[in-house]
Amino acid sequence: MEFALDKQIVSQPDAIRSLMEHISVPVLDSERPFIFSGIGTSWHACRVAAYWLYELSAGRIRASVLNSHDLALSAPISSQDQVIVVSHRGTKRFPRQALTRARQAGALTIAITSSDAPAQDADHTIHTCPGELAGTHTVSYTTALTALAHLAASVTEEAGRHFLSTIQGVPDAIERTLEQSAPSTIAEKLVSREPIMLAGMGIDAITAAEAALKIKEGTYQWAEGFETENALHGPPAAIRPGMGAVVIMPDWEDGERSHLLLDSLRELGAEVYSCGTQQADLLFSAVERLVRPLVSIVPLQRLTAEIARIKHSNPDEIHRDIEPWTTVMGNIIL
Ligand SMILES: O=P(O)(O)OC[C@H]1O[C@](O)(CO)[C@@H](O)[C@@H]1O
Repeated sequence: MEFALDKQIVSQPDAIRSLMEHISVPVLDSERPFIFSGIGTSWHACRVAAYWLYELSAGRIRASVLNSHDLALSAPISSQDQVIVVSHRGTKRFPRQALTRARQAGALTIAITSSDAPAQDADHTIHTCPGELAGTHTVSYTTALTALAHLAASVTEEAGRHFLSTIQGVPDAIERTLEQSAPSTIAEKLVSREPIMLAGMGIDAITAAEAALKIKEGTYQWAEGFETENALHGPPAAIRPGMGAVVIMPDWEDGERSHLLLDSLRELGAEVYSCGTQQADLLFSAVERLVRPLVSIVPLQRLTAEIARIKHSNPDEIHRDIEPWTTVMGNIIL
């Protein structure tokens, strides 16, 4: 069975190319505070953006990342703030209320949303890609990251210019990653495993969290994203046979912590796979470290689709087509 999710995954290189051809971003002020806000996948994109700003400015720009519920209802906002709200659909109430509240506070507001979204209550709107066909979001994530990369580059001078030039190589890197065969054998092994731990070091921790959300939405199996070092402190107490795990391996020196986690998971009986740029079970194309979130997520998106195919779950509907989820999820006003 082919899912809309499959089409959206392979659409990513062209969607990013097309966005980069026409994108124009407002001029932001590196001296004023930044607040990034979103929910779920969009919140993960916000976390990446804050990470980029911190590193590209050598620690000078420290951005807040708030979920949209907090920003809509209670978090402090000042007229000095530059508030960037990411919401693919652009219809959810808290991202929308967050923009309105930020505008009322006199902050500069930027919405990052799909080209099919309704008008946003923001000073500037950046459109990423057409509305996703699948409930398990993929291309909206990587195009939102592309837009955020342009914003981050605009306030980080030489480091930002170099970063942006490396972002240009992302569509090709994703295409090379998609040339790998679909991870159906690993999917066979993980389909009956629960929970599934996803772990990544540094910026890859955000990819681990995003991949865990994909797996929950697309396969209905419980998955949890961890930062690798944190995965070593306490969680081994709960590792046991029956669990699955994927560890994203860094290309940089990590004091052997990722291998230690892999080995510990194996010794405690979990079904473990590595994801990385070389000698890994799930491969993605090597890119500079800060660019990895746009590429390292791709084999994990595909893993979700392959598990779903074996399991006959529906990543396009994220369980909303079957009771009691239809009713219960329908009652959750987003
Ligand atoms: O970007 P949006 O449209 O605000 O949605 C964010 C999140 O909401 C969900 O669609 C769940 O409703 C997640 O899949 C997604 O990550």
